Amino acid sequence: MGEVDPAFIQAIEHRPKPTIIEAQGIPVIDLSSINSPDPNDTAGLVAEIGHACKDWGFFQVINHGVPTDIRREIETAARKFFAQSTEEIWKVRKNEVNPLGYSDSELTKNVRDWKRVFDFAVKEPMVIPVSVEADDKEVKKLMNQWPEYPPELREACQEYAQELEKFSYKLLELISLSLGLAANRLSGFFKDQNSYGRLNHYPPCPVPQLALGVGRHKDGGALTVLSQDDVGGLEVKRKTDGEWIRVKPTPDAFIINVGDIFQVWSNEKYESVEHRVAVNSEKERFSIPFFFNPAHYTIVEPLEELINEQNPAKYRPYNYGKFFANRKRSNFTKLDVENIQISHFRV
Ligand SMILES: O=C(O)CCC(=O)C(=O)O
Ligand SMILES: [Fe+2]
Repeated sequence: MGEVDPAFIQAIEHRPKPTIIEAQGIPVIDLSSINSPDPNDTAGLVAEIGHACKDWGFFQVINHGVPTDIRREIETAARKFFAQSTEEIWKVRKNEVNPLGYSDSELTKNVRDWKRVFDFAVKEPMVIPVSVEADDKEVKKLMNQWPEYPPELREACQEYAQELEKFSYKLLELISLSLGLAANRLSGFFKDQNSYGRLNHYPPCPVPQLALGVGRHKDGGALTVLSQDDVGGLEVKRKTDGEWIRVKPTPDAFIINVGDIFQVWSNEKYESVEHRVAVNSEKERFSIPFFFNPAHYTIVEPLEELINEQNPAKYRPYNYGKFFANRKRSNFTKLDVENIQISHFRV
């Protein structure tokens, strides 16, 4: 492994296993009846989603209605973008002020990820707090950094973001219903949403048994809608026994997971489940997560409808923007402490 930077090497207990478990994976849910006028269809769908969120925190969806060509366009543009020289790509590099754009040096839990990413905000400007300090109210307005090449990337990302935003609202309704809430109970939190899309490129890795494309983590937002190619590598921690389960690529499916915010809103009825990405020595892999996140000023706390005397709130309220800013800082700079987790707000 001579030339591999030790910053990429995972502690022994976090390294990927040589044997991959793929059997009985996360639930696959057919969304064809999503707009059905028959209430029985919707009720069945809602129940399926509720079970998947509770048992796995993850599910795949097929027949979701997001147009295939919009997905093909962003995938093709992403490949062209990452195929450029580093010098060219670095023109849109992220920095300590702007976390939008390209990075090849992100850390997850203080270990470097074997990946290259390009992040773009769904709504511009993206407003986030300047500092992580609770009493500092100053915010900054972030704009996307679009590369010159490929010229079609910008429009491909914007069109994809529009479709995925619509689709995420639909999922939000179904998940709200599955919690016994009104369909539109949570949509208000997303009025000034901080959602963003990410193009991921995982180059072939000479030490796939020692490093990870993304280290184990939980997504900090509300929902993630992921498109992956046919290579595979995403692993989800099974709730029943803590085993890492590989998510088998299903053509044109999306992989959905509930993030930390749903864990708090639902007072742990749903959990944000740990996942990671294994890399391999032969094939590069591409994936595109869409992070559906509320406005920066959102105070996240267990929903009053879901708590009572027998089931009191398990979390103290926290400010989402501060949480996000804190995460971004730890992705950028190696810290001496654990990065921020919702467990820090656990009662
Ligand atoms: O690439 C993947 O399959 C997942 C990436 C991921 O978990 C993330 O970016 O949060
Ligand atoms: Fe993730």
